[in-house]
Amino acid sequence: MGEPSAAAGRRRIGVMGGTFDPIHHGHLVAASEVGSRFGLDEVVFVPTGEPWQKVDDRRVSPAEHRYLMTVIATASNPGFTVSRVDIDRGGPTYTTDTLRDLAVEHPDADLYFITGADALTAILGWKNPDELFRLAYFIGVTRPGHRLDSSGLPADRISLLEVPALAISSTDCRDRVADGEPVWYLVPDGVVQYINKHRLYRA
Ligand SMILES: Nc1ncnc2c1ncn2[C@@H]1O[C@H](COP(=O)(O)OP(=O)(O)OP(=O)(O)O)[C@@H](O)[C@H]1O
Ligand SMILES: O=C(O)c1ccc[n+]([C@@H]2O[C@H](COP(=O)([O-])O)[C@@H](O)[C@H]2O)c1
Repeated sequence: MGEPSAAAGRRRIGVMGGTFDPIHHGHLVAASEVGSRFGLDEVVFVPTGEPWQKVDDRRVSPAEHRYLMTVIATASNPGFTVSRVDIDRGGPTYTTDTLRDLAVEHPDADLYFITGADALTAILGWKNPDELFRLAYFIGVTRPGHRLDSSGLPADRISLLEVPALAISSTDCRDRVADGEPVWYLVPDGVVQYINKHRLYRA
């Protein structure tokens, strides 16, 4: 796997895209670990507008709820920010568009796209995979139960990183809420309260 070389004078910005329905501590730990390991100046969380590979399977919560939960979850960390680019663009979310928009907003930065290793193996099925690897360096973080497999991917544009194993998924959080089980400590406290206030994920 290639390690990215530091370009003098350029900022390093991590990009953590996700549906975040809801955001949970697995996302936050992954962003924090990558930020520390790769010396990132900032990690931008980018909630999807329409996650086109998920909408057929289930009803995704409205983007504004997912955006606000992401803001609540990241608010206390000065190194974390949230971008609305994918929500405000409208239509299906493609990461090529995300990275192009962020490159325009941050012309002085190199972009590092952070993704679960499971998603990384599926990237060849995303829109314009060749362009993706020109626009950003990709970091795949391990998730419990998912094997690391980077075959077919450009070795000089990706790294794989083991992060502390957190067996949390948004699916599990939604199922727990629907079953009346607690999600305290799986998601940040403010997100628990937001879910309750807006009665999200009730059966
Ligand atoms: N526990 C975790 N540890 C590390 N990465 C994670 C974890 N959960 C999700 N990710 C990664 O975070 C990104 C955004 O994930 P997403 O918002 O789809 O959450 P999810 O938990 O995978 O959701 P769902 O269960 O609804 O599919 C993806 O790249 C995903 O692989
Ligand atoms: O660009 C694509 O075609 C594409 C297809 C599937 C997922 N993605 C991106 O991958 C990130 C994680 O997506 P998801 O669906 O696992 O929440 C998020 O930023 C998505 O926009 C991107």
